[in-house]
Amino acid sequence: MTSTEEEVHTPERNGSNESVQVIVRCRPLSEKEIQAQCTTVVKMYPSRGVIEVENPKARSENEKNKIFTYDSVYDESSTQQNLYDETVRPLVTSVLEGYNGCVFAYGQTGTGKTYTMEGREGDEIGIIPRVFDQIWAHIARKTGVEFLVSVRYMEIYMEEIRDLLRPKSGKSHDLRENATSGGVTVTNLHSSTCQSTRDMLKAMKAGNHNRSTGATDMNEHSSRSHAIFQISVEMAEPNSESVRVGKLNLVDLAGSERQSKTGATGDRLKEATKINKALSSLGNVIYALAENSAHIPYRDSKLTRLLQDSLGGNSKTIMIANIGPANMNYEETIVTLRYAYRAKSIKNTPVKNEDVKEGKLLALQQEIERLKRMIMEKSNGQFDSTVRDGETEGSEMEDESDKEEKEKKLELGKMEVDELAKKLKTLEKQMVHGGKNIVDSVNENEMKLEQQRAEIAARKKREIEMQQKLELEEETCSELKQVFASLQQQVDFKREKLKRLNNKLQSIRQEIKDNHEVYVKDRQEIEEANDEAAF
Ligand SMILES: Nc1ncnc2c1ncn2[C@@H]1O[C@H](COP(=O)(O)OP(=O)(O)OP(=O)(O)O)[C@@H](O)[C@H]1O
Repeated sequence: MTSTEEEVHTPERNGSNESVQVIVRCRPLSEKEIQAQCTTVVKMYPSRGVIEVENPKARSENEKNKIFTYDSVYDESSTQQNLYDETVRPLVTSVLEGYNGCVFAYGQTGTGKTYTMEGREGDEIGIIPRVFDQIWAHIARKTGVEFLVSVRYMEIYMEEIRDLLRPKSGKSHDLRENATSGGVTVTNLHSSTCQSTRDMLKAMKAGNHNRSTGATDMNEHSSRSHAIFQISVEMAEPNSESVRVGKLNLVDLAGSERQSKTGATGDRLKEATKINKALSSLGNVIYALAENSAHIPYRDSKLTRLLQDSLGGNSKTIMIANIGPANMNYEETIVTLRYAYRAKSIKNTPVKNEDVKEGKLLALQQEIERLKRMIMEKSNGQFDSTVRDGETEGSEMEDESDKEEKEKKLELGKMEVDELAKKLKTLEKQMVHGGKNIVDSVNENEMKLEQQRAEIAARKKREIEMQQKLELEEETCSELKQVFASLQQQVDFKREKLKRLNNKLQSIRQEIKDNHEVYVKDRQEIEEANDEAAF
């Protein structure tokens, strides 16, 4: 089924504020890095959500270690299953209640964004295929609810939007703002209706096949575009007057890269320039939101316009910052961690999309009812006329041409009914009845297992939060807990505290200096790349 534009209208915006959830994942050292005898500079403390990065070129104690805290962190031994259960599963549960959701992977090229979002075969499948499983497991259990599930897949390549499900459609894809919902939609994107995990996987694989990738010095299969996989789940009881709509954006961004490291020239360089430009717009949006600026520069790139609702809007959002552990990538790792740290303070206002009156599912339900009524009426009409025909059969008055006329009519009526029944079947196939009609049904044990995983994940999250709170309180309470035996002791304590604060101040000053240097270097690189690309 193709639709040109689809919009979700939010009846009112009175949701509560919710921070963007930020998690960091570090991949293992790559073969190349091992061969180059790189060392690991990243230390992770998953139970506290803390990352410590050691500066390999530190000139002083102040410059040595940088410490960052996030909602959760995943080290090289983390599994795809744990990451999904602990972070994405609860978000998809919300989407299935009618919220908008977004998961986006951000980071330097070759740090594992595609691995995290798509993954490999078997146990290593990534977030996107796991979302499919969760959605269909949910539908399989929801008796008495009708669903319409559809997907779209697009990429932003060189600032152009491409439809990954219909790459040769020849249609142009523009961005349109929706005044009611505040969201941004893309015109002429193909929407594929799905009835199972298999259908969704098929769409994902077909889209991946069409995605722009290429080899760079940093990654053999580098994504050269920002890819957005959109899932829409409409749900309603039969014959209802409104639907609930959950929408999920799964985003695999192209990696930020330094020309000096990727060895990009020609087309690769042009791509890199556009990629870096869009990512720098994303950074500016994150910065402006974190600073509570009056103006948020969403309009600077297609990427930021498309992510407008996910950052500072009506969505529950998870940012996954991917990093590598090697000393040679220290600077890029710090840049990613700083972006991610800023994103933590972005506040969204998610509102449930319920009582939506314009869903595709509603139109479908109404059309199905209309066809059923028409079939019934036509069948009854035929039946009546056959009975009447039977009554008059044999009558002397009946002439042969009348009989033929009636048979013709009957035949035509039957054809009409068949045609309508065929249409009905096609429409009914698009809709899925919860609790039945499903090929991939989930058994009782799997359900329990899933519930246990969700409980463990929630417990772990609570533990990290408590640990972080405890550390903060310990710091502030240590002074209060001190009992001073003498004035000298008090002076010593205050001197010690002053020293600590002074160290902190120095380290913040250093951080500001580093930030400025990185900014100047980034600008310089972008300008150089721009000049070269233009040349
Ligand atoms: N957590 C991980 N465990 C094992 N291997 C990983 C992990 N993360 C990434 N890799 C491997 O590292 C390589 C680069 O990963 P990937 O292609 O996902 O990076 P990327 O961030 O998407 O890069 P780009 O921005 O260039 O597209 C791949 O071979 C991938 O399989």
